[in-house]
Amino acid sequence: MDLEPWAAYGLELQDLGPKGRGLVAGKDFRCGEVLFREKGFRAKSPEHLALEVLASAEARAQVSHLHTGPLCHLEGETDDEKFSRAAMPEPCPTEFPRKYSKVRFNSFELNGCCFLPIMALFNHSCAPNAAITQLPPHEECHTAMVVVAEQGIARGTEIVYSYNSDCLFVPLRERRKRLLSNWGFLCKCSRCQVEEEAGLEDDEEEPPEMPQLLSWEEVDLKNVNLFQARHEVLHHPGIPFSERKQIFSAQLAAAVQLAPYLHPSLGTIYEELHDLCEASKPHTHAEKVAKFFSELGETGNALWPPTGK
Ligand SMILES: C[S@@+](CC[C@H](N)C(=O)[O-])C[C@H]1O[C@@H](n2cnc3c(N)ncnc32)[C@H](O)[C@@H]1O
Repeated sequence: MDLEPWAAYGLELQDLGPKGRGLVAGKDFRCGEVLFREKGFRAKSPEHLALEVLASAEARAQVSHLHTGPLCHLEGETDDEKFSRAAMPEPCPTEFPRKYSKVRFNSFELNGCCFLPIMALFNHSCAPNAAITQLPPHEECHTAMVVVAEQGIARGTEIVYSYNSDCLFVPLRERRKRLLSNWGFLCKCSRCQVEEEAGLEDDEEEPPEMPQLLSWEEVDLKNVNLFQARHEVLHHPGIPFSERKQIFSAQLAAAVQLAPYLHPSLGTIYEELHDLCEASKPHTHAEKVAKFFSELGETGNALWPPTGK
């Protein structure tokens, strides 16, 4: 087994202090560049996913070097505890909860629960410079990571994506609350740290109600309201314009499957993006994202006045 499979893509694994390890660009990447592709595991629930991953000897070996999430949820009579005791396929019973926890805290939602060993090494950011795109065939857990930062990613910069794009659109305290309860960590990303230092957490109002993204099957015009709600959050004057663009580009990549049901003003561009995605060209898709942003930066947009520019 290749011990450092990320190196082939120009990525370096580094110790990043409070966030643990993370993947850093070993060279410059352009906006729209596909960082790498990976095929992993997908299941309908974290429990099924853990069982599937742990059933494969190769995957078990890949799991062993990953970060172990907080194990507290395995203490006491939680569902996780019951599940881990009932499943227990491992020869060493004490080892199973630990491996289960590793799968659980290194997996993410992308049309189901997904586990990809390299992807599991990227840290989260509320101002991501990359996003994950699903590649066809859609039944397989086959993904690519694409640079969404308009300025690209310079060598030495950490590559980060959002573990939950819904999080990007709520204020600091609420973001941290969600990440803490779903992922078990206090977010130390650059955006959270800047906002913390600026004291934004203290004078935060209640966050606006943020409807959940609907799944592909459930897509309907409710997403227009959802999209508008998100734009209102993005107009928050505390967020610099360049950062808002970056956050939005990650969201755009994540929301591409919902096209063309999003805001009518963006219908045309979303339709184009959707077509490009359908044609399985994530690179072209991301170039379109980049073009969209440079145009947006030049002209502004009724939905997105560049007030903080
Ligand atoms: C999927 S792993 C990412 C790789 C991990 N840093 C490692 O050393 O293996 C997720 C874990 O990384 C840490 N992490 C990721 N993003 C973070 C962030 N923005 N702030 C603080 N910790 C973070 C948390 O401990 C989280 O549970």
